[in-house]
Amino acid sequence: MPDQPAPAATAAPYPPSSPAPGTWRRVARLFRPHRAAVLLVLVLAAAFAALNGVVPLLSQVVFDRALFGPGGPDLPLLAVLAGIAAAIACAVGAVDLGQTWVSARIAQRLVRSLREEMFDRLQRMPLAFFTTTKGGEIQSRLAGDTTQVENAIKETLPEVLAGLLGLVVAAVAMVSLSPLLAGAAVVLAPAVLWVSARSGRALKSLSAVGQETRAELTSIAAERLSLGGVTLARVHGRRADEQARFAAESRRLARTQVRAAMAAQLVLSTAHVFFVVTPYLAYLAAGLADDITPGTLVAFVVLQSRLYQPLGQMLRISTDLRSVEGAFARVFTYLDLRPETDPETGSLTQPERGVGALSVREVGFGYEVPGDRDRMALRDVSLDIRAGSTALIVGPSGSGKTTLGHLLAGLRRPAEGAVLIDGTEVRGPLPGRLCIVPQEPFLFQGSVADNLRYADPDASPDDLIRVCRITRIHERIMTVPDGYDAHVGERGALFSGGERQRIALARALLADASVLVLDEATSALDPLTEAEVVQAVLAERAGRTTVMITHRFGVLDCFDTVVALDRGRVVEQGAPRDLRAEPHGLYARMVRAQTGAGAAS
Ligand SMILES: Nc1ncnc2c1ncn2[C@@H]1O[C@H](COP(=O)(O)OP(=O)(O)OP(=O)(O)O)[C@@H](O)[C@H]1O
Repeated sequence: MPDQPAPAATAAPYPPSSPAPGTWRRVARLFRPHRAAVLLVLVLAAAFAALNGVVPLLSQVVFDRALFGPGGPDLPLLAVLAGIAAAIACAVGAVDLGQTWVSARIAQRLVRSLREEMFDRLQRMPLAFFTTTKGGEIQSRLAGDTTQVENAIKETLPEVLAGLLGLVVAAVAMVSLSPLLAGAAVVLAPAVLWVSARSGRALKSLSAVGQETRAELTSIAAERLSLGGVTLARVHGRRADEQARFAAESRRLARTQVRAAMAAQLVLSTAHVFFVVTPYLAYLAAGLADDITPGTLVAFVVLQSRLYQPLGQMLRISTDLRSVEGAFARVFTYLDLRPETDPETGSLTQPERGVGALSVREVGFGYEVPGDRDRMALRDVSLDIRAGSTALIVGPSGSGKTTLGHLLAGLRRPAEGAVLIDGTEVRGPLPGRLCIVPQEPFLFQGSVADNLRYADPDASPDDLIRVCRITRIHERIMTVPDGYDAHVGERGALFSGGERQRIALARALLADASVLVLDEATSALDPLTEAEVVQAVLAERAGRTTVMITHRFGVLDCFDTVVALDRGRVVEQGAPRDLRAEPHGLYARMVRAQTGAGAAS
């Protein structure tokens, strides 16, 4: 069966460590619908910076006039100044709260729509995408990258604005206090900027490696800590290998995180040295000049210490932004995926059902396997299945039966030729008209009834019982404590393989499609039950088209037509009895091999 999660599935190309150019332009476009809110954050950030910048200037008045003024300490003035400082502090708090609220709302709205768009895009991707993409990677992007983007908008956006404005306000205040002291204060700035730029570059690639490793870890955990994965490891005694594989990735992540932490800390440590040394440069400049008052010097040093926060913030942000850019780029690669399902043909509202006549016209199909593009799974396949008839598709393993089933059900599109239903080309899944039941049915977390009603949300309890009786699963469901309300477990693990198949078959019957394709959908049943179930299903569907892909021929006489495939080509087609009469034909040989030499003759 194709499309089952392959253990060795290769990852979809992870965005390279350097995000595509233009990422930030695209990010800016995302903010367009939120222009007004961003403007409000900007206004609040400006208010925040201005208010914060005023407080240090008060210290000049405190020292030069209120404490050491010509007439000695001026207590009323000191009290007024204390009141002003307290009022400013309260205003700063209020502005900060408002800013957090507005930016959190922008972040939530923007990320919500990104997440939903990604989910929608992924739902419409070709099946091939899911065979080659690790499940963990999808989860990592949907959850991890969007969370990073959300935090960036919620925290980094206001920080950038506040930091930039804070720097501007402090710089203006410092220059207005004393251009000489301001000049002395920035002597060491180029060194800090240089270290910051280098660390930022390192952080950018470390962030990409970190995300990639995290996705790999999630993928290993999701696949290997599943029922199937754990059983496989136990059966083959590979628990230690699985542990080693996980530990290797875990170590890689830990190493990357330590290196990222070091790169970020290097910037902060350099900034720390800058902030310790710079006041002394200011004292030196004050010593050289003779017109600097003590109040001016104190106000300047306070302002400078106030710079620590916005400057530190900006340095941290500049490093954060590198990894945020990577997260945005990864989200964008998913948004740029080209979905296959045509929304029109995949629509849930199919106007007419039709009678279910299938026609396959010179169809060719090849899976896009890197390095093996020319190998065709189906070649020049043409066949007709009358409306309301039953057809059996047989053939050796790998002959293309499932591929043909997928084409008939509209899950894949032929590279050449066309598949028609009632004379109209099948260009995608047609719910209500085409339905397929795979060999390994998918039961999702929920009750038996939830799983059944996925095909028909309006089905009554009696409808559920009716279809489950047809597929001979009703009695078994009734033995479970909660009956139809019982939970099926992870991927239906509380039921056996054959039981899962019968529940899936019952679900397909509820869909009441014009064409039903059973892709080895009863392969896990014993031959007697299989014959009973298939006959009951055909009786229920009398008058509607049913195609069954099978390796087993226990029930073949009830089918109108047999199509035999070999290496992607139709090698025989006709009524079962006629094909059996061809002793050298593929079909007759397969029947003989299965039922014993006498049976075919
Ligand atoms: N997702 C896929 N990607 C690449 N090749 C695939 C994929 N699925 C199937 N194939 C290849 O296409 C060919 C036809 O496969 P298909 O599953 O249709 O055969 P089948 O007759 O149903 O086999 P089986 O009876 O073993 O289920 C095989 O050679 C198979 O290896």
